[in-house]
Amino acid sequence: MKFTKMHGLGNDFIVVAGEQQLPENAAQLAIELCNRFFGIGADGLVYILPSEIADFRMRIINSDGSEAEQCGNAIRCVAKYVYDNGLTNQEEITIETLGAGAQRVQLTVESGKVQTVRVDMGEPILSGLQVPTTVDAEQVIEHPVTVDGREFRFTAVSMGNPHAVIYVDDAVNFDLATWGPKLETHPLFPRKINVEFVTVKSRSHTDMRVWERGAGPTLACGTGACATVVSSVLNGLTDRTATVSLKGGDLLIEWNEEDNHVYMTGPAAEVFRGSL
Ligand SMILES: N[C@H](CCC[C@H](N)C(=O)O)C(=O)O
Repeated sequence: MKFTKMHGLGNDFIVVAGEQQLPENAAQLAIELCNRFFGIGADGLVYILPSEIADFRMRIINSDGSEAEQCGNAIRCVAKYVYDNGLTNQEEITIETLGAGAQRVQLTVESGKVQTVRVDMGEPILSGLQVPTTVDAEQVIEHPVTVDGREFRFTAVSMGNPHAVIYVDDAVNFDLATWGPKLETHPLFPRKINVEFVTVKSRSHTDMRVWERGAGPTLACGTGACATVVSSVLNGLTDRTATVSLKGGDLLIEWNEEDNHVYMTGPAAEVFRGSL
């Protein structure tokens, strides 16, 4: 099995191309290969597959074996992979995901390699039951959730995958390990949830640290950055275009007023190639 190790701002993936469909044992493979001691080590296992509605299809399996509907950092890696490896020569392509259908992707190429990628991440889903949460409301904004006696308030946003955005005083030093897993698996979230802890720095800049569903504390989360800006606009805290600073680096997010789509711009990198 040949693979390419890639990352988007340190959110890292094992990328496998050439399969016609997801292998039966993809979940077990993800658990074994993402293990940072006994395997290759990564936040997720990503397959590039044929698509009937787009140029390519991406499926992403978290390191715990669960399949995610969408992954912002991985879709930028897939875009880089297909261009750098000559599977396309177009600088604007479409990639199909479970959670957002065929997504438009624009590549910025320098000396024949993709450096940055701008992805149309589609429209945010705000209805409580569709995120999903158990809250039956058009929008779930600053909704209380209590874990171990501590109350948090979250804003729920789906980008195809579910997110709970929580504002804290100091996201950079927030105790992710203690509170992340308790919120990820709270009964309010029927399919568990990605949790973003956010500190707003200005109307065009936030800090964010993420505890990811099925992967734990990652260095960056593309869909989480999108959810962060959507939530911050809904809460009147930032403008529609903002930079989200993650542990692994910055993403530029725009929630376009005309088409209601969220656009994410950021880097993608190849680290090494290998075979198993
Ligand atoms: N753990 C996420 C999938 C990966 C999302 C994240 N890595 C991104 O860049 O969007 C989930 O289960 O929804």
